[in-house]
Amino acid sequence: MDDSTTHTAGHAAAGTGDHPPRNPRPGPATTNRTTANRTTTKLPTPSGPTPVDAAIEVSGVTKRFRDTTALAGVDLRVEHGEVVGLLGPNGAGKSTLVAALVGLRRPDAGTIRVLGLDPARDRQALRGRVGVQLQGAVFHDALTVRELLVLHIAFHDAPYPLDELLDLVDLTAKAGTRVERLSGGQHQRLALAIALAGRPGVLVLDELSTGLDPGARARIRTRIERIRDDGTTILLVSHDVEEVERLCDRIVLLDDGRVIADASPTALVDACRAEHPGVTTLDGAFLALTGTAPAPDTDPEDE
Ligand SMILES: Nc1ncnc2c1ncn2[C@@H]1O[C@H](COP(=O)(O)OP(=O)(O)OP(=O)(O)O)[C@@H](O)[C@H]1O
Repeated sequence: MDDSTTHTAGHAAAGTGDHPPRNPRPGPATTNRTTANRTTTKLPTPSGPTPVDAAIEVSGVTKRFRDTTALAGVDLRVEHGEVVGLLGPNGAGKSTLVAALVGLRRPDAGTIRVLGLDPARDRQALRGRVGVQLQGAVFHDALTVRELLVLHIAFHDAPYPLDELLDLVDLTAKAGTRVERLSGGQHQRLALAIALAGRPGVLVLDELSTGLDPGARARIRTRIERIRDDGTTILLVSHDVEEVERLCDRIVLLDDGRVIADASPTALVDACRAEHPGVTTLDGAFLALTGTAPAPDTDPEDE
C-alpha cells in the first residue's frame, strides 16, 4: 500500500467543525446477539436522539472474499468527538471494515459515510480530514524521517509544525535517520506521525501500540489522550483490551463480521455479568462474548 492511500493530506484543524468537544452518547438500550453455537446476550448499546450527521456512519455493510464473509451487515455510528474502540478476535473483520472506512475497499452492499462523504468515491475530499494509521504501512525507505514528514506536512493546510510532530511521537532523536533503519516500533510511531500530520478531525488507528515497548506505549497513549481531549474523533482498532478501556468512551465488539456488542466498557462488563456471573473485567467479557475463553484446565486425575 502506498503512502498516499495509507495516510492523508489536507487540513481540519481544531475548530474547523470536524471535531467539537467530546460528546459520548449515554443511555442503555439493547442489542440481541444470536449465533448457532453461543448463547444470546443482551447488551446495552448507546441510545437517545441521534444527530443528523455523525463523524462515521456505517449501515448494513457486507463484504465477501470468495467463500468468506468478512462483514455481514455491519452498522456503526461514531459521533463527532467520540472515541470508539473496535475489538474482535482474529478474523472478525476489523481490518476489512477499516479498509472500507478509509476507501481502500468497496463494500458489496451497505453504505459508509465519513464526515458525510463516501470514502471510496470521495477520497480526495477526505484527504487531510481523516488521518489513518494502518498496520504494515510502507513508506519511502530512502528518505529520512524528517524528509518524509516534511513531505506529508506539505499536503496539509493546518499541519503540526515538524518539531511538534516529531515530539508528539517521540521521534525527535531519529529525525535524521533513514526510514529503512528504523526499528519496528519507531516505524509504527512514524506511521502515527503521518496520520496526525494534518490535525485530522477523524483518526483511524489500527493497532496503535503493537510492537511498542512498555515505555513507548505509555507515552503514545498519553499523547493520544491529549489528542482525544482536543475533540478528535477516534476509531481505535485493537487487540489490547486495556488500551481500549483506557482510551475509549465506547466499545464495538465485532465477531464473525457482525457487531455483537456496542456499549461503554463499564456497561459492557455489567451486562455481560448478568449472563456470565464470573465476568468482572473487560477482558473476561471479551472472552465470554466471543466464545474465545480457553477451556478450563483439566486435572488428569479427574479423567
Ligand atoms: N484479501 C482477502 N482475501 C480473502 N479473504 C480475506 C481477505 N482479507 C480478509 N479476508 C478474510 O476475511 C475475514 C476477516 O479478515 P480481517 O482481516 O478483516 O479480520 P481482522 O478482524 O482484522 O483479523 P486480525 O485481528 O487477525 O487482524 C477473515 O476470515 C480473513 O481470512
